[in-house]
Amino acid sequence: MVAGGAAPPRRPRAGDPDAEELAVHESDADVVVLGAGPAGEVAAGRLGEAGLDVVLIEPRLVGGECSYYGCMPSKALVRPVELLDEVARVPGVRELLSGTIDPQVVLDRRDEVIHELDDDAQLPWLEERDVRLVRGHGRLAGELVVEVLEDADAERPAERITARRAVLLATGSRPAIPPVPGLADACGWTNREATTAETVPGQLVVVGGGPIGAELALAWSSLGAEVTLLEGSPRLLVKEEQYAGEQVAAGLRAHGVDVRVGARIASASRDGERVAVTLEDGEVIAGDELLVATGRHPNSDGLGLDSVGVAADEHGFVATDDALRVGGRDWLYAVGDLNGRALLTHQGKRQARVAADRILGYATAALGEHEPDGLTSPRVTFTEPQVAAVGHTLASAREAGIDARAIDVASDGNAGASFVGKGAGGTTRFVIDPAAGVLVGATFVGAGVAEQLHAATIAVAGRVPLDVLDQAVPAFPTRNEVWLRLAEKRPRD
Ligand SMILES: Cc1cc2nc3c(=O)[nH]c(=O)nc-3n(C[C@H](O)[C@H](O)[C@H](O)COP(=O)(O)OP(=O)(O)OC[C@H]3O[C@@H](n4cnc5c(N)ncnc54)[C@H](O)[C@@H]3O)c2cc1C
Ligand SMILES: NC(=O)c1ccc[n+]([C@@H]2O[C@H](COP(=O)([O-])OP(=O)(O)OC[C@H]3O[C@@H](n4cnc5c(N)ncnc54)[C@H](O)[C@@H]3O)[C@@H](O)[C@H]2O)c1
Repeated sequence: MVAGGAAPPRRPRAGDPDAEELAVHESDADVVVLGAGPAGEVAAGRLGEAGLDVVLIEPRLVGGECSYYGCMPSKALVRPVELLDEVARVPGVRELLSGTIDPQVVLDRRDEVIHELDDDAQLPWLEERDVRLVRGHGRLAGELVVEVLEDADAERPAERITARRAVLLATGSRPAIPPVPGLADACGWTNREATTAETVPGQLVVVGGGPIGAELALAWSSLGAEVTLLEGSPRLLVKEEQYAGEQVAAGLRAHGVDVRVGARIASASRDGERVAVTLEDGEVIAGDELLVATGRHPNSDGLGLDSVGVAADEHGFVATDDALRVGGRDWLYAVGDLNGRALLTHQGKRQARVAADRILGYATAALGEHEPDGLTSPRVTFTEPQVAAVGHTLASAREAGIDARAIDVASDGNAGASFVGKGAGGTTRFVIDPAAGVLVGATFVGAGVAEQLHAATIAVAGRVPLDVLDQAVPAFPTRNEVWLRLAEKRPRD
């Protein structure tokens, strides 16, 4: 790695009253980035590629939550069951199926995907961009000053870095455990353990029916665990269209998961090898392991925000403007999960590109006025069926004051879809703003619909007039023919 601008440490001399202070290694850089998850890595890489002298601080693994405990292992775990389902729907190959998924082979493949929790493979990418990696916990210590500590609890910093241009915060998030009596102690698995476990529990209790809970319930059930999924709200995936959560619940049940919605938990306990969750109605659900997947908490504590006069919001997120600046300061940026706009890798990376461009001097770089962001970001839940959505749901469009209309079609009701397997099911909803003549949202529920999302993202982000969308004819016989129903059913002047 290239040291890029680091000054040699000043050595304390005998009898020097400030000896301890002088032992701190002083250095400087153009930009200091805190956190080497996907957002921080992308920002550091872009800035380094542009010739800036960049320091990237990371206490754990370069690649962050996504590479080792999030997106990548969870997708490695659900891909076999997704493929198995598709093969089972297609005559001619389904006859080849015998036996069940081999959990050890799936777990071995997962280990390959997460590089056995070793980030060596990520380092050349940084080295090629002359980014200096410093292992440790970073915190602000005044304007443009960052201290690096061996760990968050260390008494004094090992290094103090002065940034000439900017500091970019990308410290991500960690699991949030709700204050339910006994839950924190009983919880053996958060996403960290649920994505890296080496054995399949006999009975797994999952609390939380958002994307993490739903995906991992499917994954572990497909590997042989008897899974109970407890969601406090009346449906799974509460941020999506109502029907999406219902269709995912039906899909999970078909895969053997005991899905309970409206299941509010009162307490939890662990007794040796067994866990128990008591619901508010008194029912006790017991298991061999307990996964808590009830949302995320931003890593904003211990970041030294007060040293520069800014504060996190009441949930701990570090708010930004559309240029990703914190508190209107031109030198301080927050990207990725930390700012709470959208807890999604691709959105964090987009923010990182915008913030990097700002730092590089592109004065107009900012998220776009109509850019899908926050709850309208493009998003996919990788269950069976999958839920791929962008922009508004019908409800959120109406809440936003749009006199929106929904056009619902069967996701498997076209020739292209029939080859993926008859009876794959699922509903696609297009949400249109008839007054503006544009698509403001789309939700695809069905087998393998993830790859269909980007066309909708382009239509929504580009506010492509519906008249023009009519001219974008999907090829026959592909599953994108679902777009023809929008052309056929939408109102015309
Ligand atoms: C099980 C699971 C599945 C997911 N699946 C998907 C998916 O399919 N698609 C998707 O888009 N998103 C998915 N996500 C969300 C995605 O993982 C996050 O949105 C993404 O990792 C956020 O990136 P980030 O760089 O902001 O933060 P993180 O990935 O959290 O990285 C932040 C980094 O900062 C470091 N750090 C923390 N404090 C400090 C400090 N003080 N100084 C220096 N460094 C620090 C951390 O060690 C960490 O490495 C999933 C998440 C989970 C948990
Ligand atoms: N495929 C993907 O893109 C993907 C996958 C996983 C995670 N993520 C990201 O990570 C974020 C966090 O995911 P998540 O699933 O942890 O959070 P979430 O906030 O989306 O869902 C958490 C769920 O837990 C429920 N819950 C909370 N407290 C409860 C309690 N005491 N009892 C029962 N249920 C309770 C909530 O009602 C909610 O439905 C997501 O919002 C998403 O942005 C994305």
